[in-house]
Amino acid sequence: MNNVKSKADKKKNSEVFASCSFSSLGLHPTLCDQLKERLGFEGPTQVQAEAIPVVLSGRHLLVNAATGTGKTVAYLAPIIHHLQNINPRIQRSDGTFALVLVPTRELCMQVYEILVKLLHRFHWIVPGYIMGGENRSKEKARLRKGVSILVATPGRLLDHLKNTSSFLHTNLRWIIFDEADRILELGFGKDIEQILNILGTKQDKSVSKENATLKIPEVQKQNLLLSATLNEKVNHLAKISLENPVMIGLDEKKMQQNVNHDHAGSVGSDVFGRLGESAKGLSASAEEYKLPSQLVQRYIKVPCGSRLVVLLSILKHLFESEASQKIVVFFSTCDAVDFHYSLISKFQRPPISQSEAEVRKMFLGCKTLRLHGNMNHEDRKTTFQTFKTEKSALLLSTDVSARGLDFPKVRCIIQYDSPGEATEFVHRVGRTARLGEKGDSLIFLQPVEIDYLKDLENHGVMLTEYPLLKLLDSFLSHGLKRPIKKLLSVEMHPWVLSLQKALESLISTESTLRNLAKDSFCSWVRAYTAHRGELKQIFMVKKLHLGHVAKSFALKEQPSVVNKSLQKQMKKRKRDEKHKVHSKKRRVVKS
Ligand SMILES: Nc1ncnc2c1ncn2[C@@H]1O[C@H](COP(=O)(O)OP(=O)(O)OP(=O)(O)O)[C@@H](O)[C@H]1O
Repeated sequence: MNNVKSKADKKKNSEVFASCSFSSLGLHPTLCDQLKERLGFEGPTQVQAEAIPVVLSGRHLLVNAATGTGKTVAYLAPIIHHLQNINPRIQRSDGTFALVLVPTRELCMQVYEILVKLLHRFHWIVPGYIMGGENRSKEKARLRKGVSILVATPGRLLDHLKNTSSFLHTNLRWIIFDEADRILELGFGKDIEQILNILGTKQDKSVSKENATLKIPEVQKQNLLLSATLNEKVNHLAKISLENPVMIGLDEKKMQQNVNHDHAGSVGSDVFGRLGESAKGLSASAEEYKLPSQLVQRYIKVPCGSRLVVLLSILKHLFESEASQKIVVFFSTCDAVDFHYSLISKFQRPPISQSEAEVRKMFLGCKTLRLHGNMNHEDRKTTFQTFKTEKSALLLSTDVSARGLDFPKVRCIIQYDSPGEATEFVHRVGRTARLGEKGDSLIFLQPVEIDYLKDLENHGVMLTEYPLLKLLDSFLSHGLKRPIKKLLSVEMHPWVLSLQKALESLISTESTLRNLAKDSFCSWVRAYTAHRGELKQIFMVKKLHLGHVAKSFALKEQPSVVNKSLQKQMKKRKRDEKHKVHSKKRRVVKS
């Protein structure tokens, strides 16, 4: 048995880790010590072993590697190596040398924290961060003093580039786009173009030559772009920011075909075009999405009206079978996170006997946290740090947690609301099974949504079914009578019926919760209508039974107020869309 285990461990290690050392890749010995002492890294991961020499060589780089494979250190370590090597030593007054662009505030903080650890013995290299929600004047003061490696979210960076005259970036050599595709999906495309223009990295290389304060005038600028998923949006960013890049993790054969095609074509071939074609091909193929091989992926088929009961039952089962563990549940809206958070924090197990009624217990006895974009900045920070350090906790979140966040030891990811795009599926499940660790993922699908599995299959993602009825049966020993007949449906299961009743009774007596349930119902339906492209054929709003949707928010029925406000929103949406079409037409006529 032990033998089998050690074989599996070895396999896991060879899939994730490289057989070389950090020093053999050319990193400075002090930096190698820091990697070991501060971060506990004995040797590089595969992606680090491939990427570090490329960054050290000065080439532009595009990395497509699975979630949780160590991409952050793959770019931070070689940049620190370069900076500590500059003689005379760089100073704060030299301004910013490297810029790391990330899509979310949480990722910004996470990268900054790793940076601080790695720079412990390089005190003359100053780390810093700027991001939405932080105090602008404090950030201005930090930029004025000088930050050597700056981690930033795009909007706030652009703000400082335009308005903070003391922000010195004439020595800028590196721009790193971490989670490049997400930066673009969040609508930062225009910001990024402006940022590249201001920094002079978009085609114009004369800016750096002109400046007399340059610390490293002879070296070229170097840009790096990384993500576990590439899509066509990244093509454009890659075209405008990368010059003859080395590619890691892209389909070799496809690349070769493109290279050959280019060579046959003309002298001075267009490397950007080649890159674009390659990424374009990949975005349609199964190889695009790299998932950790040890991740156990399942789906659970649940009728709409029983969704809430099943979610709570699964969570109860998971926490009871392993008290100390971390689970993340993804929802489609901030309202849904708030509602489920409040419900879970209030809901007590319905007493089964007289004696039990005296000792009331919380239904889920775990620490519950929430994270979404409408929370205030400080609360977001606290949740992020707490979930990182807790040994056992449940995090309810929107997609704000889906990208890049490295919460240690997350055992299971539950996608209660479908992510839509397969890309987001990959990133959500990527919060578990990191760096060869075990992990489970479970996605909720209604019977009418089951075709989503085909969409995932097209991207190489295969799921098996979770035995739901077996789970529900396991709760029957909690005092409920065994059914005499074989159960026909989930909805009629005694456990489901009794729990639904208890939930509805709680909601009917708690007006705050009821209001949250109504808001959450409305925004959930709105989010459902917002699925794009082909997914609209799978997540069809007209196939939804709104009464059943109401049940999934523990509302006994679909109250008229809900109807009215939803109808209002739908009407407004239609009006807005009409307005858009009209103004587009007008613009076309004018031009
Ligand atoms: N060489 C290493 N040895 C041991 N642990 C490592 C090593 N490199 C990274 N790690 C750890 O692996 C985990 C994942 O790293 P990281 O967050 O950089 O992954 P990623 O590839 O950027 O993931 P994502 O795509 O989700 O952003 C982190 O906990 C990190 O500390």
